Amino acid sequence: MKIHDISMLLNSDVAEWPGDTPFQFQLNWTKQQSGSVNVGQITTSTHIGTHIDAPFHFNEQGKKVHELPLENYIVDAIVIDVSGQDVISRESLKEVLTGKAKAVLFRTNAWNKRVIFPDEIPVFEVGVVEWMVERGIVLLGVDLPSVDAITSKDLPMHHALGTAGRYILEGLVLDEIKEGTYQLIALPLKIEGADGSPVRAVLVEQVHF
Ligand SMILES: N[C@@H](CC(=O)c1ccccc1NC=O)C(=O)O
Ligand SMILES: [Zn+2]
Ligand SMILES: [Zn+2]
Repeated sequence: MKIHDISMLLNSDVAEWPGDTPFQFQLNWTKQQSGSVNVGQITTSTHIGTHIDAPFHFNEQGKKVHELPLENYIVDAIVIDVSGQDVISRESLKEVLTGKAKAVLFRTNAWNKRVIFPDEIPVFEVGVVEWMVERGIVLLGVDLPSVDAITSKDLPMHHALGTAGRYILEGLVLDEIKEGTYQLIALPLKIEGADGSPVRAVLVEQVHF
């Protein structure tokens, strides 16, 4: 079994959404001070690094993190390379065979300097959500800080996905990942009432005998 770690490294260099709470980890008690143990503390936005959005992020009535069905986060996944495309449309995906994949991860390769928040990222046409629904795909993952344009306030992709009962995974690291099928595991923390959660995302490469 080969495990690909597709999670961003969390430290104080990771780029937060402009104006949002940065990630910070520090030791509050050191072993020397306490005579016994090191004890850390983290401060962070819920939308930091590799993370999921709960529907409550963009919809008052939407599910919160502790209510999310975990079946969506341990799934067969397909990685599709869309690097070089500024717009990812339903039309551009019509020939792709997704088989039994329940998650689709788009490798745009458009956010490589992860310590700098991007001004502009590739965008998805909302028709991609219909494409997912037709194929029974429940989760959309991206190697970008958002599934909508950075400057978007109305968040058409977030809402189209939410309305269709689909789930969102952002901030993946797919630099080294080849197109193909894998098992995705990306479980949110059980944070009561939350709008999002960092995840440790991995792709398990299926070994065939
Ligand atoms: N919707 C974005 C996050 C987002 O919009 C955001 C995150 C933190 C602080 C402010 C944000 N949006 C403000 O308009 C996301 O894709 O998760
Ligand atoms: Zn988010
Ligand atoms: Zn989002």
